[in-house]
Amino acid sequence: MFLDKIVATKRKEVAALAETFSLTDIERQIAALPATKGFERAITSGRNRDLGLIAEVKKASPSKGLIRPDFHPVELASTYVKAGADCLSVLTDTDYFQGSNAYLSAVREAVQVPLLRKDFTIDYRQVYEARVIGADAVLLIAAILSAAELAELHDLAVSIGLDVLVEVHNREEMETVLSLDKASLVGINNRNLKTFETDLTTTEALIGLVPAGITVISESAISSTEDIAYLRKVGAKGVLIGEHFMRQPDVGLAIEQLMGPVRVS
Ligand SMILES: O=C(O)c1ccccc1NCC(=O)[C@H](O)[C@H](O)COP(=O)(O)O
Repeated sequence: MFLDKIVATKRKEVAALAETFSLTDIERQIAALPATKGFERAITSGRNRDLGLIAEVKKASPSKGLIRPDFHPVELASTYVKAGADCLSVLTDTDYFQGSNAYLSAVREAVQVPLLRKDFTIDYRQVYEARVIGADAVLLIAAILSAAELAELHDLAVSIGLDVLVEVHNREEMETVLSLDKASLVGINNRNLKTFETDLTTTEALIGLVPAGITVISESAISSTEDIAYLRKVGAKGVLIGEHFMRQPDVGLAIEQLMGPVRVS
C-alpha cells in the first residue's frame, strides 16, 4: 500500500535526522525564533472571506505525478497571499511530492500569513524541525499514528508554539481523535490516502460527529464553486486546496474565481 511506502521512507528520513539531532541545540534555536503566527486563528478570523482558505504549494503528488512543471514556490505563495489566502500549506516531502524544507523556509521569508508544514509526521524530531524551518502548524495524520503517538506529538507541537491540523478520513479515525480531546482543528480529507480515491461527501459524512468549538477544514479534490458552496453548506469552516490552483496559470485569479472576492473592510 502506498501510504505504507511513504511511512517507510519517513522512517528512514527520521533515522537520518536522529544522527544529527540535538535537543539542546534545537531548543536554543527555537528560543531565538519569533512567535508563531496563529494558524487556526487566521482560518477562523473571517478576515478575507466567510470561508477560510489554506492554499497549498504543491509541485507533484503520488496520485497525479508532476502537477506544476513551472514551479516557483515563493512567487506562488506571494500571489496566493495577495489573492486572500488566509494560510498556506507547503509540501516538504521530497520523494513523493517534490517538496522541500527549503521551499517552506523561503516562503516564510516572503510572506506573513501562517504556514502549515505538509508532511508525514511520525516522530518528535520532525515536530521540532517544522518549527525551526519556519512552520506555524504541523499536520498529524490519524491514519499513520496510534492514539498515543497522536497525543504525544500534539502535546509537543503545542508546547513549542505550533498549531496542529489533525487529519482524518473515516469515522474510526475521527472517533480516535475526538476521544483524545486535544484537537481544536480537524481536517477531513476527502482523499483516501490508501487508495487515492476522492469523494467530497466524506466531509458531510464525518462533520456531524464533531462537537461545537472544533474548527473543521475540508481537504482535497476541491475544484469548483459548486464544491465550495456544498462544503460551506455542510459546515466546513475552511478548505485546503492544492492541485486545482496549481493547474491554473494564474493562481491568484484561480483563488478569486473559486472563492470570490475578498471582504472589503
Ligand atoms: O495528493 C496526493 O496524491 C496524496 C497522496 C497520498 C497522500 C497524501 C496526498 N496528498 C496530500 C493532501 O492531503 C493534499 O495535498 C491536500 O489535501 C490538497 O489536496 P488537492 O487539493 O486535491 O491537491
